[in-house]
Parts: sequence; C-alpha cells; structure tokens
Amino acid sequence: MSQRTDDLRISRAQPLITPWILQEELPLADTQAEDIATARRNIEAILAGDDPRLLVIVGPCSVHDPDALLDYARQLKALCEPLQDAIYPVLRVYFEKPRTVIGWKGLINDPELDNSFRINRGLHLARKVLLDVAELGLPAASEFLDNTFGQYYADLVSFGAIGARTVESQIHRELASGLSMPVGFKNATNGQVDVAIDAIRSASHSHWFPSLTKEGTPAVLQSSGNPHCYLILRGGKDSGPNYHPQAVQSAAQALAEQGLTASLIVDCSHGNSGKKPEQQAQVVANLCDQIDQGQTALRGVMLESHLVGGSQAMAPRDALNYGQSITDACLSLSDTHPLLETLAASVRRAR
Ligand SMILES: O=C[C@H](O)[C@H](O)COP(=O)(O)O
Ligand SMILES: C=C(OP(=O)(O)O)C(=O)O
Repeated sequence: MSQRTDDLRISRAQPLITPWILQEELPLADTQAEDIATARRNIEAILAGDDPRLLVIVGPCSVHDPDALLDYARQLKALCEPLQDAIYPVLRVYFEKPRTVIGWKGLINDPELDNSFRINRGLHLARKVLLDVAELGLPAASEFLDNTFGQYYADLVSFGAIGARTVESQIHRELASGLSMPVGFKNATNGQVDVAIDAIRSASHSHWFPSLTKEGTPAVLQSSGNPHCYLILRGGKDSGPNYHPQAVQSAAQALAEQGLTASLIVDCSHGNSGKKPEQQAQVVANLCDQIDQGQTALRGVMLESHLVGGSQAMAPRDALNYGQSITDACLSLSDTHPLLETLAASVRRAR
C-alpha cells in the first residue's frame, strides 16, 4: 500500500443522525410553528423600531440540565407577564459553546457531561428542549456555532446569535445569510465593532456555501441573504466595556454610516460585565439612563441568568447544584427580576 496521506489524525468516525429523521421523531406542531413565526416577526419589528418594546434575551449561559432550564423558563414567563407591554422576553437556550481554549462545548457536543460526546443524543435533547420551550410559549434565542447543526433545530429558534469568536468567519456569515430568523452578531472578543458591522453587511447578501440537506446529503446551498441582522455590543478585552452612552452612540453612527438601521442590542454580560454577574445590574442601570435620555438605537439587552446565581465547576451530573451554570457565572433569577422591572419602567417612561 502506498503511503497513507488522509485521515491520519481521525481516530474514529460514527454515524450522525440526519436532520430529517430527528425532525420526524420530534416534529414541530402547527400551533408552535405559528408562535415561532409570530415571535420572529415581533423581534424583527422591535429591532426595526416599529414596536416600542425592548427585546430582552435572558437565561442561562448554557443549557446543561433541561429540567432546570424549563423550571427557569416557567418562572421567567410568570415574572414577565406584567411587564409585557414594555419588554419582550426571549429565553437564552444555548447549546453550542465556543471555548477560548478548551472546555465543555455544550449539551449537543457532550450531553452526558462526561466526555462521552454522544452528539446524536445531544441533538435529540436540544430539539426536545426547544420544543418544550415552544410549548411553554416563550421564544428561544440560540448561538449557531457548528455550520450544520442548525439544520437540526433552527426551525425552533426565534433569534440567532453569531458569537464574538466567530463574527469574522466567512462560514458563519454565510450561515447567517440563510437563517430564517433575525440574527445578532457580537463584536469581536478584542472589542472591535467594525467586524460585526462587516458581518451584518455580508450576511445580508446571497451566498453559495456547502452544507447538509435535511436528508443528510452534502449540498451546496444558495441563500437569499438575511435582511434582519443586528449588532450586539458585548465589550472586549482591548477596549473594555462598550455599553456606555458614547460607545452606544458611536456604534449607532457606524451602523448608519453603512446605510444600516441604527439599532443594537447590548449584552450586559461577557466583556461588559468582566464576567462578574453582579456587574450586569450596573450595565442595566446605565442602559436605563440611556433609554430615559431618549437613546432610540438601544432596542435590546441580553442577560445571563439562571435559577441560582454564580457558577460551579464541572462535575458528574448527580454532584451538580440544581439550576446553577457550569459555564459563565449568571445572575440568580431573583436578582434578575428587579432588573427586568427597571428596564420595563424605563421603556414605559421613554416610549
Ligand atoms: O459564554 C460563554 C463563554 O464566555 C464562552 O463560551 C467562552 O468561554 P471560555 O473563555 O470559558 O472558554
Ligand atoms: C459565548 C457567548 O458570548 P460571546 O460570543 O460574546 O463571548 C455567549 O453569549 O454565550
């Protein structure tokens, strides 16, 4: 045999379920499909400035325990009911975690949290969680990281995010150009905002790119371009937080200079909180001042919040605290509630 030159570093290959089979097993009911289409339209209207409410994307950094997520979702929904005239809550349901170096990559990649990497089970669980969230009547937001996993669950997502680590990736811009929901692009981890604006411009165009059909066949897809792409300010390593009035105004201006809607979402966590969950409250207070002062470009906020505040180290499933993050530290839901009320009060005053 001649010298082998291929797959030298692939030690295993396992079958992957097809999107079609997963969707057949876990179908989206007509009522929930209507709800998701309505939620996407509502989010688009808010971000376009046609609906005066504030988009609030709130929930755990990542889903590791579907029961705890659903528990959180039920409680969040009840807390937001009296605030519905002013804020539009969307649950963070994040399954794909982009890591700075290494670490648990989320429920799809390793659903048992034990390095067994049962990805078929992870896809199954992710779809089931999203169906349960849809049945509760809450729209879901999720980050798309793998460029094929969306085929398994994007039909259940009302807001998509492209993260700070992939905002400059052409593959992710192509993916966003074909997604059926509004998409937010984070500024880069170093704080650069212009790359996210480039991403919005790129994703608004049609692209041809390789992907997977629902039947699981490799295919070249042509997208039509996504006209509902928006900027998410999340702060950065080099330039620090970017939620304060000057940063928001300058981002709004940079968008307008490119002929884009001056509309943005501020992520109160990540680089804007230095990953200290309690700092999210200060960011919210500052954003409320900006809303009070008539900053209309500010149309959404993102909060990382779970049943229990803080975070815990990865451990076997039965040794974990219920309802506490195993990725970034979160605010507790009880500490999140007053922030939601404050945001709603500001929106009512200003709009
Ligand atoms: O949102 C989650 C994290 O900030 C992101 O996945 C990076 O995490 P890491 O720096 O701990 O790898
Ligand atoms: C990974 C995330 O954020 P960022 O891309 O801003 O680091 C996230 O929102 O989970």
